[in-house]
Amino acid sequence: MRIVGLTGGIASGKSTVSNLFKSHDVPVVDADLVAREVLRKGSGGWKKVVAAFGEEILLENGEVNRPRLGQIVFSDPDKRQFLNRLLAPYISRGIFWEVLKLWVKGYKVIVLDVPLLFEAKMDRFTKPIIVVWVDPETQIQRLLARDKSGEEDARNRVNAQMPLDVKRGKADIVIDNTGSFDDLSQQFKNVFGEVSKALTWTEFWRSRQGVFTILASVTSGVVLLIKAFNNHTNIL
Ligand SMILES: CC(C)(COP(=O)(O)OP(=O)(O)OC[C@H]1O[C@@H](n2cnc3c(N)ncnc32)[C@H](O)[C@@H]1O)[C@@H](O)C(=O)NCCC(=O)NCCS
Ligand SMILES: Nc1ncnc2c1ncn2[C@@H]1O[C@H](COP(=O)(O)OP(=O)(O)OP(=O)(O)O)[C@@H](O)[C@H]1O
Repeated sequence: MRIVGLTGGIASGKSTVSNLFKSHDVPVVDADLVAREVLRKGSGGWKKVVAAFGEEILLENGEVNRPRLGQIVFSDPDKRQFLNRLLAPYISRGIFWEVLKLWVKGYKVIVLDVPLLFEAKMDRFTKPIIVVWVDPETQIQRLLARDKSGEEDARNRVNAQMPLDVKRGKADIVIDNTGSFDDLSQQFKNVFGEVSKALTWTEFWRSRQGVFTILASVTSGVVLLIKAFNNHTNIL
C-alpha cells in the first residue's frame, strides 16, 4: 500500500487536486473533515475546547462557532498552538482510523490531504509528498474570492502556516497551481502516473509505511478477535 501525502498552503488548491484523485478512484482522507468531526458538539475535542476557550465560542445550538474560534486563533499564535495541541491527538487518531478502514477495504493507494502535514510531522508516514504551490498573491486572491472573510483575516491565515516556499523545498513532487485549471489537470496526469507506481522496499520502510502496516494488521487482528469473542459469549 502507498500512503501519499498531499499538502500546501491555505487555498493553494489541495482540495482541487484531491478531487482529481477521487475522479481516478483514489480515496482521499481529508484532515479538515476529520478536524471538523473532532469538534462536533459533545465529542472529546469539543469538551476540551469549550473548557479551554469558554462557552463564548459556542453557537446557540451548542456547536462551535467556527468563524469566531478562527478569528481568535488566527490572530494569536499562542492560542493557535494551544488549540493545535488540544486537538492533535484526536485528529491523528481520526486519520489513523480512516486510513485503517481504507486499508482493510484493500485500497492500494490512499491520499492524505493534510494542510499541516509538515507542521504536525505526519510527513514521516507518507511517500511521495506532493506540495501544491502557488505564488503568495494568487493565494491571497483565491482565498479572498472563496472565503470572503476580509483581507486581514486572509493574511492572518496565510501567516499562520509554514511558508509555501519552505514546504516546496520539502516536497518529492511540486504541483505549480499558479496557472489555469487546465494547466493543473495536465500536471496531474504526470503526478498520477508517478503515484501509481509501486514503492520500493527502501522507500516503504523509510517513509514508515511499514510501521503503519504492522500497526494496522495488529489493530484489525485485535478487532476481529474482540468480535469473535463477543459472538462466542453471546452464544453462551
Ligand atoms: C479554527 C477553526 C475552528 C476555523 O474553522 P474554519 O471553518 O474557519 O476553517 P477550516 O477548518 O475550514 O480550515 C481552513 C484552512 O485553514 C487552515 N488551518 C486550519 N487550522 C489551522 C491551524 N491550526 N494552523 C494553521 N492553519 C490552519 C488549513 O489550511 C485549512 O484548510 C478550524 O480551522 C480548526 O479547528 N483548526 C484546528 C484544527 C486543525 O489543526 N485543522 C487542520 C487539520 S491538519
Ligand atoms: N488553477 C486554478 N485556477 C483558478 N482557481 C483555482 C485554481 N485552483 C484552485 N482554484 C480555486 O481556488 C480556491 C482554493 O482552492 P482549494 O479549495 O482547492 O484550496 P485548498 O488548498 O484545498 O484550501 P484549504 O486549505 O482552505 O482547504 C477554490 O475556490 C478553487 O476553486
